[in-house]
Amino acid sequence: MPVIQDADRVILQHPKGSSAEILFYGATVVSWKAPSPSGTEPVERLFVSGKAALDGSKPVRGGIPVVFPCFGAPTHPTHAKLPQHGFARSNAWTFNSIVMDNDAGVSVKLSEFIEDDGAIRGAHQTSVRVAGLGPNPTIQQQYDYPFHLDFVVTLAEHQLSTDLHVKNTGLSTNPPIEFQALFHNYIRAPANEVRVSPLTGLSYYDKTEATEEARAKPKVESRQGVDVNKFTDSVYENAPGRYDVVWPSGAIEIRATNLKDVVVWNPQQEAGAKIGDMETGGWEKYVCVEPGHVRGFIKLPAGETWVGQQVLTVKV
Ligand SMILES: O=P(O)(O)OC[C@H]1O[C@H](O)[C@H](O)[C@@H](O)[C@@H]1O
Repeated sequence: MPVIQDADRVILQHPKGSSAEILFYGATVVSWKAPSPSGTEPVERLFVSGKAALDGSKPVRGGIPVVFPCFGAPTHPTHAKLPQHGFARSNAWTFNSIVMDNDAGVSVKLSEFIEDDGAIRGAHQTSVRVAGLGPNPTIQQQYDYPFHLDFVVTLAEHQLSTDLHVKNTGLSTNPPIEFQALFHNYIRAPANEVRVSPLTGLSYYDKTEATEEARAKPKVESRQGVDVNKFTDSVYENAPGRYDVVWPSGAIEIRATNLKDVVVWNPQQEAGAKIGDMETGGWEKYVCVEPGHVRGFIKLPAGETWVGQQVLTVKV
């Protein structure tokens, strides 16, 4: 399966027509095209704003930005100097290697890291590892802790998988590092018709509330299918790790491993019109469904590696 390395991105092309493009900047997946199981031509599954900067001058408004080590404004003392959503989405990563390219299934190398449940199963798949994000002078000015990130993208006919590997590269005498992580998926879908489930009965924090006190008070989700017909910014805690994103003519399933929370976000016009790099009406073309570990922190002892994974599957 062709893996094409361009100046600013790597492109995966599947023999059955699907493809994915990953910018080195932020390791941001900026395109995922896949046919539906009923056999249509491959169509774009992600939303990227027509006004998004793709030149490394700012995080990409769309695709799948990687959020690490803090979600939203920093709240942990070791993150105090970081911008919103951390530094992973706003630094240049380096292309490392093709991890696997085979007809048989999950490679041994990947299966060291991936739990069976989350693994892509399919006839043919290709993985690329976008690696090399470790401390550099710019990051160290904001975050001076020992870490190394690897990002693996795997493409199959109807699926895209992303894995974030976080290693604490410190000595055994160093304390654990503490972080949050999230895949900020902009799923291309008609926002006013889409429903996300199953979230019924979960506690969530409503970031659209006006006061800090109201934002900090959990609500309980009563809807069977959550819509984003109005400005929505909800952080669901201890979510099931499997989500259906469904609209009249399509459906994407998201399965997440080691990512206990999920955020559902759509700014609608109310907040979307204030986002500088959002195209006019862009909020009508996507819903963000973002598996992450964002309530509390992952504590990773020196020498250990944590892996968070998601698998996106085209269902309709
Ligand atoms: O504008 P950004 O920094 O890319 O953040 C975009 C959005 O990300 C998440 O979904 C947050 O829950 C939102 O509060 C935030 O507005």
